[in-house]
Amino acid sequence: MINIEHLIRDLNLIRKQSPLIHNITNYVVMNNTANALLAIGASPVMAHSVDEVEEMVSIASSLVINIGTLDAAWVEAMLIAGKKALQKSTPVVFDPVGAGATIYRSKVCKLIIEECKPSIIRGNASEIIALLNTEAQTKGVDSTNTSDAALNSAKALASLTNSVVVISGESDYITNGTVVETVKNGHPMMEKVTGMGCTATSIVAAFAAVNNNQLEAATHAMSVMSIAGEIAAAISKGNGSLQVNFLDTLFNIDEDMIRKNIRQ
Ligand SMILES: Nc1ncnc2c1ncn2[C@@H]1O[C@H](COP(=O)(O)OP(=O)(O)OP(=O)(O)O)[C@@H](O)[C@H]1O
Ligand SMILES: Cc1ncsc1CCO
Ligand SMILES: [Mg+2]
Repeated sequence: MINIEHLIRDLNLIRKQSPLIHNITNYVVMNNTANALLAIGASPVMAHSVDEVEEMVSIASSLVINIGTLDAAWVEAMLIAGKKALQKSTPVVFDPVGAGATIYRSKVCKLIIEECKPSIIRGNASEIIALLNTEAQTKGVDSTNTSDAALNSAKALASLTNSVVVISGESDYITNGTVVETVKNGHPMMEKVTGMGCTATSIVAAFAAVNNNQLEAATHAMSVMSIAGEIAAAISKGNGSLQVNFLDTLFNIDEDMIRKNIRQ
């Protein structure tokens, strides 16, 4: 059950504290993600050089590791930053973009989960299934499974890795292996904006920065994402205007909009 009072409290904390969110993310989504973090009230920084990630993550309130456009140097930086964050008990939110599409991605996912012990893993259904079942093949970065089909994998992955696992999709599921929270808001057009999932991951990191309860934080973030996406989609003619309307909605979202639109 989503606790609306706690959700509003966390949203207000993000706007008050403007936590620094260190993103090691992909070229496709950097700009969108940074703008979404600004819209919600957080402070984004994108940094992936091995020469600075340790220093950067040391001053950040949470770290996003997103493997969307990987190469060897990035992996090295992800591991340095992730291990430093772990050492400092800074939340690490992992986005396994395209897990299962190539052997390289699957290997890197395993390495990051083992070495950096993310507190939250957020992926689409196919990615979450592939993280648990290394035989499962995915098509690329888009899901070919429903979130319902991935729920058992998410629970098992959460228990195995001692993390909170988020599956995004028509319904979002957020689980620590035992409790499952469900977010029912959202709109199918959100799938047609590249990096909406990556944005969700960064918004999760913003909430994780102000709420130590990672299950609650991830649930609040996915609720705000889905409510904003749904409101924005209602006034958008396609994925171009949805991107812009989504940012504007996130910028303006408040208690009234949340209470009026949330579907429990
Ligand atoms: N069919 C749908 N109905 C409602 N909301 C949806 C639907 N599909 C996705 N969403 C919402 O869109 C956002 C992105 O989720 P999605 O599962 O598309 O991520 P993704 O596949 O990782 O995206 P990307 O790789 O492009 O970043 C989430 O907030 C999710 O709730
Ligand atoms: C399309 C795409 N390719 C690599 S990352 C990315 C952004 C959405 O995941
Ligand atoms: Mg994704």
